[in-house]
Amino acid sequence: MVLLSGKNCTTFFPGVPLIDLSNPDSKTQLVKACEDFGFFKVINHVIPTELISELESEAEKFFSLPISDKEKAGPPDPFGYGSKNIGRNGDVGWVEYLLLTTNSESNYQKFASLFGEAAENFRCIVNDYVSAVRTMACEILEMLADELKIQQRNCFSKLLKDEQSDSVFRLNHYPPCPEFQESKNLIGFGEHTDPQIISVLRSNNTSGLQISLKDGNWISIPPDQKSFFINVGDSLQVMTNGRFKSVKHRVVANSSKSRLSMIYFGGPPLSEKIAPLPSLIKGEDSLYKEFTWFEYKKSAFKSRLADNRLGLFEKIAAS
Ligand SMILES: C=C1C[C@]23C[C@@]1(O)CC[C@H]2[C@@]12CC[C@H](O)[C@@](C)(C(=O)O1)[C@H]2[C@@H]3C(=O)O
Ligand SMILES: O=C(O)CCC(=O)C(=O)O
Ligand SMILES: [Fe+2]
Repeated sequence: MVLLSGKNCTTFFPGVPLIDLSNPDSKTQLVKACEDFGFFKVINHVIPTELISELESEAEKFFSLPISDKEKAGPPDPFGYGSKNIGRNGDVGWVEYLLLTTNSESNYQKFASLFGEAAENFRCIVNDYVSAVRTMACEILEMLADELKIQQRNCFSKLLKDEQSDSVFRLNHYPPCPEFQESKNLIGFGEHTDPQIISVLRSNNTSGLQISLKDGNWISIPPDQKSFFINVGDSLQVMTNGRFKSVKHRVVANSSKSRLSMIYFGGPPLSEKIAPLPSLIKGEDSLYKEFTWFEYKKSAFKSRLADNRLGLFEKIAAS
């Protein structure tokens, strides 16, 4: 079992930026949250509560199936059921999960081959949930573009709306950890940044999510099942030339209750060129070399969770 290293903490952080999506004046706070934390909590969203509960109950049903049934849906290569092993390079965590593409046609085929017709309801709910959450992510990205005074307000959101968008949906289940001891922090999902543009996370009321602050301290995020948590991903950090921070986060299996999370990772089409937007460079140097999302993804999937994936794409400053 992997133990966490570094400075740990168990008290909840009260300073998570709170964005009220019903308030048009929240754009300034949104930009500040992306600069200061790369992370914020969204309230007053319009995602129907029933849709969230339906998905949660379908996910609970799936994860409570016998292991032999769940394994029929694996390995997660690239989509399907996985347990303990995360990615292909030796990372492990106290977690089981279902990874899916957000392309509804491929999802249809995946669900049909994995679960047969019995899972038709699950598939429909996943598709409805993903499309609702994508709409919210696009709204947030457009508010950010407005506040950054970018002429094309859809410069980020169009990448998620594109039919070829390479986005992912993930359901994570962290079972109660029998080896849990107050003095030890056992790892549920190791520290990492998300490679995509933006991630939209919702969990049940079980704690575990932590983010790393600029000073390297880890803070625990109080769970809130009615709200959404948003992460800036590596690609948005690059497009804003480092102005927005891709947040380092992890999940600690520190509870006697199980944690269930659902995350939409909004990514661009594979062929999309990712580079700092000219209007955001403003006479400064571009901090990153241009790359396609395909190139970044290929390199990211060869890395370990905690690796600094963007390092390879940083421009070396001239001395
Ligand atoms: C160890 C890994 C798992 C991951 C692919 C990677 O090689 C590095 C990035 C990891 C991550 C983190 C965010 C998402 O959960 C994820 C699906 C993604 O796109 O990048 C995972 C990858 C995974 O679990 O396969
Ligand atoms: O399960 C969670 O709460 C977060 C997991 C996560 O960061 C991820 O899947 O990339
Ligand atoms: Fe993540």
